[in-house]
Amino acid sequence: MSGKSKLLKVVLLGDGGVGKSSLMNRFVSNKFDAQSFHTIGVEFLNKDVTVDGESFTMQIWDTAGQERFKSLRTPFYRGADCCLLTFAVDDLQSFRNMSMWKKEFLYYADIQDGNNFPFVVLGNKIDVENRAVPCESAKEWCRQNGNCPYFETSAKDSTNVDLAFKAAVKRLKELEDQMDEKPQHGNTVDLKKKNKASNSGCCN
Ligand SMILES: Nc1nc2c(ncn2[C@@H]2O[C@H](COP(=O)(O)OP(=O)(O)OP(=O)(O)O)[C@@H](O)[C@H]2O)c(=O)[nH]1
Repeated sequence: MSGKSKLLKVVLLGDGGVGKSSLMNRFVSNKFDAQSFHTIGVEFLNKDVTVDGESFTMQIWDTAGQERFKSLRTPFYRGADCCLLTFAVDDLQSFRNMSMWKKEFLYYADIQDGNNFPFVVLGNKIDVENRAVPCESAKEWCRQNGNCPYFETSAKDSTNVDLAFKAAVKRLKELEDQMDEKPQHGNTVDLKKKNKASNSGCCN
């Protein structure tokens, strides 16, 4: 890829053990480790992608989800272009903590308008049998949180991983376009467009 690609900082957030490192490694290196260790602090990897004919380098920041590492991860939220909020579909508490993750991110990234920031939600470990979070509950959370796209993923068997990461870039572009079209003195975004964006990543 040429040196003309745009660098995007993408932050992966969610409870410890939901599969953030596994998703990043699946996306960047197409690998999965069943014995993945907890992350300490923050790690990042780059991946070049093409979305709608445009080149981007996604710099993916994988943060430690365990509470004891909070002070190590929060300094890295600033300057993020998009955020992947992750829970595991077999872990109800990880889903309930999503609002806390969003709030923590917005506070430390110093972002005022959370509904116009490109969040994408990932319900990971869709390959497991003991599902605890219904798809509809996740979709409802997304509707109430700026209509962000929702993907059900499996880092283990690759389901929707590529799609979900690239959706973050698409979401960023959509929100940027909406901001460009915003009238100087008037309402905010075009609601028809906003709703269209929200339907791009749902499970069936
Ligand atoms: N079945 C299944 N297991 C997964 C999946 N993704 C991750 N795991 C497993 O879940 C465990 C935790 O995965 P990690 O990727 O380390 O989780 P994390 O969110 O990065 O955890 P922290 O670093 O503590 O924040 C590991 O044993 C992984 O192998 C998945 O899609 N399906």
